Amino acid sequence: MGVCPRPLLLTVALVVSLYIYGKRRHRKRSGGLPYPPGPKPAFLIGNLLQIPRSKQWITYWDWRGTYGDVVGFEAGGTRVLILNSARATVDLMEKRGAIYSDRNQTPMQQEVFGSKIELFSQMNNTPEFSLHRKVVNLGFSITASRDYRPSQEREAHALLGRLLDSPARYSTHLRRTTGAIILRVTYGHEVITDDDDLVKLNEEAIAHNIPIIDPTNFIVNFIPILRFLPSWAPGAGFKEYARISMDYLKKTADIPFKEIKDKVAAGSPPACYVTQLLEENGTITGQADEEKIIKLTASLMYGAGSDTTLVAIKTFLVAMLLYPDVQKQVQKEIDTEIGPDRAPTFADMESLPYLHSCILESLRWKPGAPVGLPHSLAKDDVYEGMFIPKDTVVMANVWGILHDEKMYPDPGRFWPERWDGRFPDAKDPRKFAFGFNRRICPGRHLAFNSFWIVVACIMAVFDVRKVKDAEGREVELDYDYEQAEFFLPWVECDITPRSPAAVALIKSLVSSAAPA
Ligand code: HEM
Repeated sequence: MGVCPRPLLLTVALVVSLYIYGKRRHRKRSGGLPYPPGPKPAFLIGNLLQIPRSKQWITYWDWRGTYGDVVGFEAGGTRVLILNSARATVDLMEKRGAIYSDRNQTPMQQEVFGSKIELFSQMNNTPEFSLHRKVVNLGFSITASRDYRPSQEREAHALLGRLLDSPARYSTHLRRTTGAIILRVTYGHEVITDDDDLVKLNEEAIAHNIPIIDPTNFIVNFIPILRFLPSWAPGAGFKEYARISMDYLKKTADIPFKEIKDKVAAGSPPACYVTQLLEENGTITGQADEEKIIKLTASLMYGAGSDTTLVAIKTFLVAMLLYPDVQKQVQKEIDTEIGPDRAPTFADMESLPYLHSCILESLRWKPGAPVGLPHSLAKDDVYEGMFIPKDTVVMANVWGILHDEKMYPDPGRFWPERWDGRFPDAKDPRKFAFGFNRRICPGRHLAFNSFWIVVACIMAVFDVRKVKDAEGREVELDYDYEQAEFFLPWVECDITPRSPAAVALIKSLVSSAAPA
């Protein structure tokens, strides 16, 4: 056995002293109050090894049994708080929203967004953030979102035509529809083919930028000091990745904005988010650079709103496959209220309560953001005798809350009838599925409308069934939907027109939905 080398001894001594110093400092700051309970951290690495790599919401929900509604742990030096009940979530995220609405930046995100963050989705809850949100909240308010309904109807009708022509490509068709709605509503841009340049650019940008969200993905997130390496140095590959990300962010902001500004200059601008806001330019925030705010806010919408809306629609369709009786009930309601001669429009919303229940149930059964988007705490806080330090990353276990048996009996079952008033304590899932307080999803009204019109139109004219094997037996879906990942897999499904009258209706809708 050799003697322990001196540098190693010194390093160990330093680490232990820092650890003890950290503990003492904590005691002083917290006034002796404990952190929220959670799994026991290991020396130095905290709870890194206990954090699941997938379906975290299920593990967090299981931890509730041991640690309670508010669970704390430590990951790579960052304290994380999981809110496992509606009560704790409302208490902190909503009632104390003023301090629970910052965003945490990983070192890789800092590398991409730089020291001057211009995209409000990444900003802390600063006065500048409030200005951006003011613009967005106006552009996507419940009233403004009503003005976008004709665009959504046209896109939904065009979708029916594509589903009739090539039902097996339904995933491509739906993806195009949710993207096309956002681009039409935001920039007045019409998507006419499957290989639209703006869609391609945005999809490439999403594919490139998604890994940046995951804090466990880049070496710099584990060794932040690497940020100071020059970009040519070995191990600095993340810098080139970040540069490409920045390039995508710039292009997705500049290109469509120029397109719509050119239309404005030509005197024929379509009504959309950008043009409506440009008409009020300067009066919304009183800032000289309001046009820049409009441009930057617009650039976020495709990335934030396209896949999320797609997940909601897909969840509904999967539910229709798994629960054919529910599908029949939806169609019966549409047939009775609307009849076979026309497609649903937003004017029918009030008269289709069962469809409304199915939409609520989809958002509850499989929320598209199962742990929401992480918030960060702006200053030290105390909740029910527990100390929560500044910069703690706070996440609501949305999936868990929406599967809480006390509010939603038999939570794994897709059961629209639960919304007919029989469970008065069941909270509307929109209260949780779209986030909280100052950061609540600004596109939620638009998203709900897109979701509604697309599924209402599909159900009016198509049957959606499981595919059959050579013997004519329905092929069971081989997937655990209750424990699903964020993105449900695309399953094969059989989409067929409900009748010859339905085919005729689709054809007539498609001719009137042709690009203007
Ligand atoms: C069913 C569809 C959608 C769901 C489930 C959804 C859900 C969410 C959630 C959970 C958040 C995080 C809120 C928080 O941090 O507390 C969020 C943020 C956001 N959403 Fe949505 N969203 C949807 C559709 C849309 C659409 C259609 C748009 C735009 C047209 C949009 C734009 C945004 C933006 C820009 C943010 C960032 C807000 C901020 O950081 O202040 N979303 N959304």
